[in-house]
Parts: sequence; structure tokens; C-alpha cells
Amino acid sequence: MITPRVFSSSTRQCLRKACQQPRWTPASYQIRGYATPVDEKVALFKGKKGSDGKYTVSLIEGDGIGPEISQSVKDIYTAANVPIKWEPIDVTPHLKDGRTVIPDESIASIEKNYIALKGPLATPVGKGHVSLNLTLRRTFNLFANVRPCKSIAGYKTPYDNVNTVLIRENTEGEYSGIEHVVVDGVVQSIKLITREASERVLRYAFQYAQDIGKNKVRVVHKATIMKMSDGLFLSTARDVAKDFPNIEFDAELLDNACLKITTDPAPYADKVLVMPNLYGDILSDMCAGLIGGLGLTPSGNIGDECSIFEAVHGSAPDIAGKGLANPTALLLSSIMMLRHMGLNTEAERVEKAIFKTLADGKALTGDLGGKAKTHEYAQAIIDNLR
Ligand SMILES: NC(=O)C1=CN([C@@H]2O[C@H](COP(=O)(O)OP(=O)(O)OC[C@H]3O[C@@H](n4cnc5c(N)ncnc54)[C@H](O)[C@@H]3O)[C@@H](O)[C@H]2O)C=CC1
Ligand SMILES: O=C(O)CCC(=O)C(=O)O
Ligand SMILES: [Mg+2]
Repeated sequence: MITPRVFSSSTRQCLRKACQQPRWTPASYQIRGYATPVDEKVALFKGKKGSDGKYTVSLIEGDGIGPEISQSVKDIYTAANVPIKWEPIDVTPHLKDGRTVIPDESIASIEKNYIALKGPLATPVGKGHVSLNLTLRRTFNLFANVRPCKSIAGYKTPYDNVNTVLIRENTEGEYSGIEHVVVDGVVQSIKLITREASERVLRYAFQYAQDIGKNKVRVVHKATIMKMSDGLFLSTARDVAKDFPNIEFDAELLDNACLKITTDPAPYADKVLVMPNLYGDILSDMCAGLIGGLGLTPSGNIGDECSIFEAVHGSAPDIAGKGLANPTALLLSSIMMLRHMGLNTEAERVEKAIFKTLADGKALTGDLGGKAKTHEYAQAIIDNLR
């Protein structure tokens, strides 16, 4: 029998590196998006307004359907006079000192603008470059991935009352990227959970729940099996809960949560669900399935300074380049972005036009059973702005 070495020296090095991520502090939490801006610098993190009254936002169009759905956002924003100037950036990776890195100019653009909207980026399976999506989240320490999922009025699915908010730890867990071959035929992949990163996302989740008036937080975990890693996440949650006496806190096992949400989503409408990285990835696609698919669900990757907004879905290579993609998920991500920036009037106007178009049902894309091309659906939204 092979006895795997627990940590090789290279793993120990990786772990040390992973643990050296920027540290969370109560002060840095206060400057997070949902707290009231306390000074000019904080306000900056919500976007930088130029002398022309416009905010510059970095735009990563992405792969596959990315350019098509990004075009819809740009067209609709132009028609709605949203005061955003897009700064297109290219994140095509290159190798530097044996590591996959994103071009310095692109990093600089996001650092300068604080806000980015991102189309999907494809990741090769097995071999090839590391996920650029994960790289961006780690580079900017975007510790919380907020993924709301709400039934669309007028679009019929088995349930019309889905209203979940998932907050996914976004920098470590199963996606730490620490993997190595122990011996031929035996590999080890490390799920790294730190109290610091757990506390950071958990505090964010409790605060977020309070801010949006969902006064319950539920941790989704598998601490029955992963006693130490999920156990740490869960015990940290119990500690954080003490600081939020007005928020009801409980916990649920991941498998049971999947069963319960798909059987009856109603009891989840008054809660924020918070969980380690992989669980949030999977549960968010599952919830999207309940409301009509991945074409509809937005997300925000939130950091202390920069934030990147993107759809839950990927590059959809099966429909790329055919004008079939539904841009709603990216559009709704951009609405989250506008609200994050305090551009609430613009957010409401565009959002209303999106939901009206979906409810009208006359110009739906193929994923929702319609025949409209991406640009025709976008045009219908533009028509509904008036
Ligand atoms: N955040 C990101 O940038 C993400 C990137 N990916 C990457 O995307 C690539 C493709 O992954 P898949 O597993 O195929 O997942 P996917 O999310 O790209 O597609 C899954 C299914 O949903 C459909 N779909 C997705 N978005 C749609 C939209 N806007 N309109 C209509 N239909 C839509 C696709 O046609 C496909 O049938 C992979 O390389 C993956 O690594 C996957 C998820 C997230
Ligand atoms: O980076 C990737 O390839 C996939 C990421 C993903 O599925 C997600 O963020 O939901
Ligand atoms: Mg995913």
C-alpha cells in the first residue's frame, strides 16, 4: 500500500504562499462596498468619476459568447446614457518566472478604475493555463462572490418563488490550486481553509444580510466529513454570528441543501447562504437551473478595493459566435455593478427595461424558448427604456 506523504516541501511552500494573502482587518472591512463611505478614498473604491461626469470601468469582454453579450451591454448603456466609459482590457495570459500571469497593463487598469465588468474566460481542462477567473479573484483579493438568483416575473418555470442569495468564499478552499503528484498514480489536491479568509467572507455575508433585510444567515457545509476544513469555516461562522445578534444563524449540510432548495425554494427566500468556494460554484449553477438557466444569473466578486462583476456562466462554446447567447446575466451583473457604484437611478431604469422585455416574452433568446438573436433582444430592451 502507498502511504502518501502529507506535505512535500513544495506543498509547504505553496501553503506558505497561500497563507500570505493580504490580511483582513476590521478597518479594511469597514471600507467594503456596503458600508457608508467614510471618506473620499472609500468613495473612490466605488468608481472614479472623471471631469466629464463619467466613470471609467475596465471591461474584459472575455471568450466564447463574451464579446457578443458585452456588445449588448455597451449598446444598452449607450442608449440609456449611463455615465460609464469602458476601458477594454486584454487578460490573455503569459508565462513569467514559470507562473501564468495577466498583463501588467490590465492589472493597472483595474487598480486605477477599481471597478471592472467581465465576460466569461475559458479554462482548459486538465493541462494548460490556470483559470484566469480565479487568478483575477486572487490578484485583487476579491474575497466574496455574491450570487443572487431570483425568479423572473412572466417567465414560467416549475417555481415562481426562487429568491436565493449565495455568498461564496472566493479566494481559497477547494480552488486554492495547490495540487501535486505524490507518486505516479497518486495526486493530492489541498483544500485550504483559513480562519482569516473564512471570517472575512462570513462577516461580509452577515453584513450583507443585514443590509438587504434578509435577517437570516445559513452556512452550507460538509463538516461531517471535512471535519477540520469545513469545521473551521463553521466554527468561525458561529463566532462571527455573536457580533450580529439581530441575524438568525444556522447551518445545513450541502447535500441536504441541494435536495431542499430544488424541492421547495420558498424557505430560502429570507436567508443569505454562505459557503466555501466549490459549494458556491456548484449551488449557483443549480439555482440558475431553477429560474431558467445560466443566461439569467449575475454575480459580483467583491474586494476591499477593487470589485469585478461577471455572469455566473462560462464562455458557452456550444453557442459562441452564433448570436444565440442571452446577455441578461451579464446585464444584471452590470446592474449589480451600478448599484455598487451608487448609480441607483441608472440601475433601476435599465433593470426595469430588462425585466419588462423578459415579461413581454416577445423577444426572448433561444435558451428561454424564444427565437430572438442576442442583438434583437438587446434592441427590445433599448425600446423598453423609453
Ligand atoms: N466565470 C467564468 O468566466 C466562467 C468560465 N467558465 C469556463 O467556460 C467554459 C465553458 O464551460 P461550460 O461548462 O460549457 O459552462 P457554460 O456556463 O459556458 O455553459 C453551460 C451551458 O449553459 C449555456 N449558457 C451559458 N451561458 C449562456 C448564455 N448567456 N445564454 C445562453 N446559454 C448559455 C451554454 O450554451 C451551455 O449549454 C469553460 O472553459 C469554463 O472553464 C465556466 C464558468 C464560469
Ligand atoms: O474559472 C473557471 O473556469 C470556472 C469558474 C466558475 O465556474 C465560476 O466561477 O463559477
Ligand atoms: Mg461555475
